[in-house]
Amino acid sequence: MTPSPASSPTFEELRARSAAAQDGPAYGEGSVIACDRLVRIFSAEGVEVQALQGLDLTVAHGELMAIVGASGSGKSTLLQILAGLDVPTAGRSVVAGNDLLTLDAKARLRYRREVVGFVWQQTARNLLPFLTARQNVLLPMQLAGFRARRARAERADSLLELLGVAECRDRRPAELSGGQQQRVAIATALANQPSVLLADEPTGELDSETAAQIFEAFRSVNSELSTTVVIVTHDPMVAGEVRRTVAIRDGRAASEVLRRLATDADGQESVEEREYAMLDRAGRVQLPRPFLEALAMEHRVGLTLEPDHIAVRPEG
Ligand SMILES: Nc1ncnc2c1ncn2[C@@H]1O[C@H](COP(=O)(O)OP(=O)(O)OP(=O)(O)O)[C@@H](O)[C@H]1O
Repeated sequence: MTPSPASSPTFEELRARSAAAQDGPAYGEGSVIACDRLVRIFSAEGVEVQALQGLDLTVAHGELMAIVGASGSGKSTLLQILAGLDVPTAGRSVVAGNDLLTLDAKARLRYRREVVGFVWQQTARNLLPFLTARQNVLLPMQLAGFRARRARAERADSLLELLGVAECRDRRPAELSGGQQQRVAIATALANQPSVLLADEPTGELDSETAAQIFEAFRSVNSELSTTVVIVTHDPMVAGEVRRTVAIRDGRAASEVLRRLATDADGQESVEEREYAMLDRAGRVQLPRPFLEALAMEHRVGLTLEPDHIAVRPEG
């Protein structure tokens, strides 16, 4: 790395900045989800697959966000870990104060019942077919030992109401449309008031109109109940539905799009969108492929530290 001659900071200044940074809050402090250099390696028939390769991610309380990425990039692996169904090979993930690496079997069961709720793509995986919609929502509360019968019933009814499926309460899943099943599934996932709601391709089996209704349902859950919602999806429609989208590439968080509502001088509102590359805890940045190709960069690049930015140049 070459410090730029004219304006580079002195080593003293850099040392002071680094010391100041270390006095700041610890990584993930104040977040409901903090993944720190997560690694997950699968071994199948003697071949190792690195599904997660040092993934960093923080999610704030009350966020509604999406995780996108090509098939095989590691999205489902991440969600399985956050759901407490899989354990990382290395790294740390903490969800609502629970360190997922150190939970014993009993604590893991409680975590899955009370701290996280999940909605899967396959509607059959979300609901028990022989129970009505209302019985499905009641079941997690019964399993968690929530004894007050009337409070249980009231909660089930208010969740079905919030999700717009109150009229379906006495029907079994087979008597519901795909969209209604997913809304009952969301109500079921919320039964024990989880801190985080995780959804893996929740609109994967739905047409676009029904998918829009499901995204709307996640939005109302997020705003009415302040539940943090993380949605893994391939659905391009998600871009218009959430404020933050994190893209995973090769098992790492590669880039992130943030959207905010902006008002111009005439009072016209529009959504402003900005894409950021992610800088991970090890200092790695994944440069977008089109940028690399445009400047024919490969193998080796030159770095220059400037007072307010770092320049990356092709180096022969
Ligand atoms: N149980 C497993 N055993 C072996 N390899 C696995 C296992 N689970 C996932 N993988 C591999 O890990 C990588 C990441 O898979 P993952 O399912 O997390 O990707 P994804 O981004 O969710 O893909 P998709 O969008 O297709 O669901 C893939 O190469 C996959 O083949």
